[in-house]
Amino acid sequence: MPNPDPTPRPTDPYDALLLLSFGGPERPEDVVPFLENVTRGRGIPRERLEEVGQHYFLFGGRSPINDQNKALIAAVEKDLAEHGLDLPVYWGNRNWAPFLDDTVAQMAADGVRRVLCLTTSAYSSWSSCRQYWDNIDAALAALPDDVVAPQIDKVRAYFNHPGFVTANTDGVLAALAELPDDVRDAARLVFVTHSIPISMSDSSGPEGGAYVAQHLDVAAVVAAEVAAATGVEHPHELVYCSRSGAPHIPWLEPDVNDRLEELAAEGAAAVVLIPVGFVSDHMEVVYDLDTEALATAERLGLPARRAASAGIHPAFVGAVRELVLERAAVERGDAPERPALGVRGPSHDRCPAGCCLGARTAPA
Ligand SMILES: CC1=C(CCC(=O)O)c2cc3nc(cc4[nH]c(cc5[nH]c(cc1n2)c(C)c5CCC(=O)O)c(CCC(=O)O)c4C)C(CCC(=O)O)=C3C
Ligand SMILES: [Fe+2]
Repeated sequence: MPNPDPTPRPTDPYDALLLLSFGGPERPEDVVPFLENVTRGRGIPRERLEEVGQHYFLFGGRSPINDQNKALIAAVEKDLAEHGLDLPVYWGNRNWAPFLDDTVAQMAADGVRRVLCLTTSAYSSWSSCRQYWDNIDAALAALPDDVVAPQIDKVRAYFNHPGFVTANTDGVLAALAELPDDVRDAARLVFVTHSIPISMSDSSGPEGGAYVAQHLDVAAVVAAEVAAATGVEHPHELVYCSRSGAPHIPWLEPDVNDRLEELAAEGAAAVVLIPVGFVSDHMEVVYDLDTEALATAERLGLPARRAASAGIHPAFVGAVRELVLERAAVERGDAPERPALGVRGPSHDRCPAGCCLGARTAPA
């Protein structure tokens, strides 16, 4: 929508925000086709797929992720409106309806020309960044020839944005408050993210190794904020969940369940599990952590609570707006502040060549 007023609006040059997510099944009949979409060409053993299908069936064949994305969009729309910003929000997924291809076609039909995309993934790696670029390129390439393709940019990796950090810190503080009084101060902070193959981890970001380094950076910041708020230094560490793939291919370790065993053996008093690698409490959180890891802790007699992920925490919703305004200013040629906590500084706006395994392939 061209702006007749020469004074740029704070969201210019963008005329839409696109939430790009993973997608999840809505009904039992969706589970198998969803898993086929996720794992097409990825070499995941059949036994693993059957096992993961059971996780979904245990929850009635319905992932919480779509409802969580709807709630995030509603919260972002409300927040944008409250700040006098007029930017339509679209939603598309990699693996389930609404599919990104359809959303991109809809945006083109609506006359949208410049899109800023926010993924529900805050970190760098092929799986969490570049694969979403591949999905965007495929959706653009699928547009009919007579349609003007929108230009799509992607928000920087936002793991260290103050709003994302605050949301996670608040989650830890609430979980600590739920622990029994006599073990609270001795609780260990166990940050959890999705395991990925070590080769994918090694090639993440422009220089490699970004996936783990980003998580360690944000974990240290959250732990410091928790210490500042409580006056207690809780030891913290990073572990992994949801390992997949063939057994002979190495993935990031330790697995959260294995680490809980060790912590119990070491005599740890309590743990808080912090799903910092995830943006909402979707299936990897409600199954892998709440169902499996909390059961492990219970069996070990280890008091444990799970912290909420960012979800629709107001600080995270505000961070989405700030990231949009920041990037819009960059694209207008301004030099806005690019807030980032920790030691790594703000991530790049455009993935350099070779980022997360080779340059982004240009749309056909
Ligand atoms: C880094 C990362 C994130 C975080 C960033 C982001 O959010 O994007 C993430 C999120 C998610 N992963 C999810 C689900 C699944 N991931 C799978 C498989 C895989 N994930 C991988 C990595 C990641 N995954 C990888 C390297 C594989 C192996 C296959 C491959 O090499 O590509 C499989 C197949 C079965 C299995 O093998 O487990 C499923 C079902 C859901 C949906 C949850 C819901 O439904 O609520 C979400 C949000
Ligand atoms: Fe995954």
